[in-house]
Amino acid sequence: MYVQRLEVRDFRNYTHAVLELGPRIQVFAGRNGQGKTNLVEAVRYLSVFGSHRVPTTVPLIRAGCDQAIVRATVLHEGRQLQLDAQLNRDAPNRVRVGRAPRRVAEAAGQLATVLFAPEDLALVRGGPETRRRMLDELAVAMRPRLAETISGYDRVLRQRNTLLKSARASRVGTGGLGTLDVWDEQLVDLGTAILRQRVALVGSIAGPLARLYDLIADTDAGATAELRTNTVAALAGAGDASAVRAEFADRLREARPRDLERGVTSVGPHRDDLLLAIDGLPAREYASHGEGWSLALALRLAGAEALRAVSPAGDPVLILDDVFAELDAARRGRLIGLASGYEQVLVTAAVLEDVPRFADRPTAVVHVDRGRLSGDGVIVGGGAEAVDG
Ligand SMILES: Nc1ncnc2c1ncn2[C@@H]1O[C@H](COP(=O)(O)OP(=O)(O)OP(=O)(O)O)[C@@H](O)[C@H]1O
Repeated sequence: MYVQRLEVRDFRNYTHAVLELGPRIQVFAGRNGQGKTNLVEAVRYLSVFGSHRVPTTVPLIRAGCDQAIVRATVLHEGRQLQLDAQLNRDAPNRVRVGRAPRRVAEAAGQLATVLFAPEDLALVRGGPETRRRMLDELAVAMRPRLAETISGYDRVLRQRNTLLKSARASRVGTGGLGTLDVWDEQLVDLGTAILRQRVALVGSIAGPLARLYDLIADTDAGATAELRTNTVAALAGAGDASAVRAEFADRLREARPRDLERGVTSVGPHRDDLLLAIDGLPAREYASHGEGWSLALALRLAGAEALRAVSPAGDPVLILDDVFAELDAARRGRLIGLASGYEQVLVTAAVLEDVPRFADRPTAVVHVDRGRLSGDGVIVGGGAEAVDG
């Protein structure tokens, strides 16, 4: 699939811009702080209805405006799909697919994207929640219905923790905690589904991760990814849902006195981590900057491979934000070679020459200068003077 047309209005530093894009390598080039990432952020927004840079959508609305619009026409196997988002400063955001209003959970994933950005170094260096979020986003992209399971688990977990805290405060005895049994049952059901999905997902990305890391870093160091959980003792038996459920329930029951004492749930997939290692050494503590960068990139690309293997939406749009400046010439060449296998690749770069031309695929260039666009496929180039026109 690929984005055929992108339109933004009052989005970040754009007043109004319209671009025709194609099944090709599409480079957005310009000096720092001009609006390159803002454009790929708009594309990504229509995929997950969130930003990879900020937790809320207000910063996406152009300063001084009350509303931003992001629209795209996506082409998938010859069929056009219209995606339309209205971001409101003081009202709920709205999403339409075609002409029909949709809930975010229904619209997410219609446009499949995989984005790699500088922030992704946190996948290697950051805390376990960053890696859990990566796994969850990928799982939802592969199976959109999982979004409900994950949000259901988070809700039950919050409610269980609230109950544990209030029980601790009022010193309610374990016997007076009948509702805790209800939450535990739901937590076990939803958590079992999440854990099993993660086991399968990590199984499917581990091989590509090792291969892609070696390729990008030009090494045979061997990068590994392994799921660590306290929900069950051994992941080998995760194929058997009822066994996982039973063991998770046992562990939760055993942990109850401790959970009551501390006011938090200590067992479950919300404590999972994805252990990344290079040559057997935990990457979080041992990897150099360059190694960490290559590993994070390999992890995203492994996710893209897993997604393209199962996704009914076909090839995800690959977005590489500010990647090439970090790599030496040989790594740049290998990355563009890998990326060029995707139907559409969106690349941002401060220095155009950092992005090697790949002979087998057409490359289009849009120049970005203070929220104004020029170059291949630009229909409306934006800029402050265009806003009232
Ligand atoms: N809501 C907003 N309203 C107006 N301007 C904004 C808004 N959000 C961001 N900007 C402006 O957008 C610019 C940054 O754009 P962007 O992050 O796309 O930069 P970039 O071209 O990718 O730069 P770099 O190469 O440094 O990553 C900044 O000048 C910032 O002030």
